[in-house]
Amino acid sequence: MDVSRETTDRLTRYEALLRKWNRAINLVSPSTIDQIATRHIEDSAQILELAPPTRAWLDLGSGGGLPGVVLAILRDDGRDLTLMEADKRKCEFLRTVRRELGLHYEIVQDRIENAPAQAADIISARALAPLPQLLALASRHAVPKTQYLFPKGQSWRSEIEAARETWQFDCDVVPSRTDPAAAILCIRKVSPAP
Ligand SMILES: C[S@@+](CC[C@H](N)C(=O)[O-])C[C@H]1O[C@@H](n2cnc3c(N)ncnc32)[C@H](O)[C@@H]1O
Repeated sequence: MDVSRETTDRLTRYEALLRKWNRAINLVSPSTIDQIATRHIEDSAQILELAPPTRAWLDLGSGGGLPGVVLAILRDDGRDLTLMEADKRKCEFLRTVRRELGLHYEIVQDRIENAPAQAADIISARALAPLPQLLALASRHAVPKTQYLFPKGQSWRSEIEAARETWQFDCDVVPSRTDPAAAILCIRKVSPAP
């Protein structure tokens, strides 16, 4: 990644915090802990360039901050970024990272189904739910112009197919740079299927 020294430093410190806290809380799968930089941080970073230059960004099911914290580090100011996560200990981690790295983001510690509607311009979610359920969860925080950015694994084709049974939407599929079988789904104009 071509980024400033300060950004590189923050990414390194974030990686160190992830490793430290992962001993106590399951933030990333232990089998991938040795590939945090590529498997998690680069994978999260690549969605930033797909985002339109709008302000209110909501990351659902942020867990250990993927992609939410990576976005906060890479965006100029990280403001108007909200991380929604139900798990209390993961939210404690997200608060610790925010404080220690001097980042700016809101944390909503609540279930997506219960949290106040966010009316977000962009909604991202990584490894949260299959696409049909994901659209159902996300839609209550959306407005008509919302752009959804969902990094997906190798099941992305069947997930789109399944989602079309209950939803209609426009979808651009962008190949992942970190995994040849994976893709980022850029979705717009979501409404229930007729
Ligand atoms: C598999 S983890 C993925 C975390 C992170 N996005 C990543 O890529 O590493 C899914 C996260 O979503 C959270 N989550 C699942 N269902 C949720 C819900 N209904 N509301 C809020 N958070 C939820 C879980 O607590 C967990 O941290």
